[in-house]
Amino acid sequence: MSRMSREPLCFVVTGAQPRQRAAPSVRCPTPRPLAGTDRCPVVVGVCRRRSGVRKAPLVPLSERLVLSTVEDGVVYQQLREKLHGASVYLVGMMGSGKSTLGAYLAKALEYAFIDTDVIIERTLQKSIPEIFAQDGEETFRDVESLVLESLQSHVRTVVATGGGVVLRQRNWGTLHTGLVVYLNGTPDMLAKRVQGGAGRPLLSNTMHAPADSTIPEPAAIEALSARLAEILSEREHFYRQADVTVELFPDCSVAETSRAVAAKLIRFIEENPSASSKHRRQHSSAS
Ligand SMILES: Nc1ncnc2c1ncn2[C@@H]1O[C@H](COP(=O)(O)OP(=O)(O)O)[C@@H](O)[C@H]1O
Ligand SMILES: O=C(O)C1=C[C@@H](OP(=O)(O)O)[C@@H](O)[C@H](O)C1
Repeated sequence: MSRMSREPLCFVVTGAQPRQRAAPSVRCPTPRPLAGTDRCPVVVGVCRRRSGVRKAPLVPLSERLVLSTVEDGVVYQQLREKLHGASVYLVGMMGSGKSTLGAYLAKALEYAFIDTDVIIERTLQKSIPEIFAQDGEETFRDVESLVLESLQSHVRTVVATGGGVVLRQRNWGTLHTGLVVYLNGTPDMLAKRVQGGAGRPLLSNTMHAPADSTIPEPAAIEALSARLAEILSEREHFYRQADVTVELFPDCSVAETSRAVAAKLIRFIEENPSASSKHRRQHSSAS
């Protein structure tokens, strides 16, 4: 990402109060049309001039966040500075994009990326369906908790967790050593993304199209959606313990969703200044 070559410009997330600091002597780039679609999060860029703050045109908002390729690098740089090394934990249902988005976000932030499911598979030398079938879900959850605990000492890491990590209160001890982001998608959207449920044992009893060509795809998606809705209803109140929630839209790209996550995190840290320093307190009290 060639963010260092970007023209400097100040940037705040919609809804956050502009920070009162001396306006830097930067030249605001010519406003460009904001990218994105009606459904995708849009972020508002704010150019500061010596004379004050000038909002980039447009921006229907409320929960809509900024989006503009010009600001992209600046958003991630700003978030990186605000995080002070704190890790970011992604939680959400199967198919919400934790692994895909996590890898993208980590790269943009120049953070390490860890997928707990991958560590579990490497540790036990088995695939997740094999672990569920041979050892049972409880064993999987035990190993998941241990893997998660081992990440407490990590800094500057984006962690993609498994969808069920929120179920054990003990796991929240680790999750809250960093910033927790809930990726919230509808069961219908998730159903289209989980590739028939393959590799996800909790969906394996649900009929799925790729394995059974006699089942029309809409019926398969409907069945998966119903199962995902059932699981979500048991978990939603746990997911809501996250620091921020990012709504997912089917027609938003990974890059757009990642930007929305970054923008929400910036706003959260601005509103909760101690949020990103909690991991430093933990580390200093441990040493
Ligand atoms: N923002 C997105 N836009 C489009 N497809 C996505 C997006 N995020 C994830 N996907 C797709 O959805 C599927 C599930 O994503 P994944 O990262 O495996 O979810 P999780 O790790 O939460 O189970 C993948 O095929 C991925 O390419
Ligand atoms: O929701 C769950 O309980 C699970 C989600 C999976 O991870 P993804 O959320 O990455 O699919 C995996 O950890 C396991 O199949 C259990």
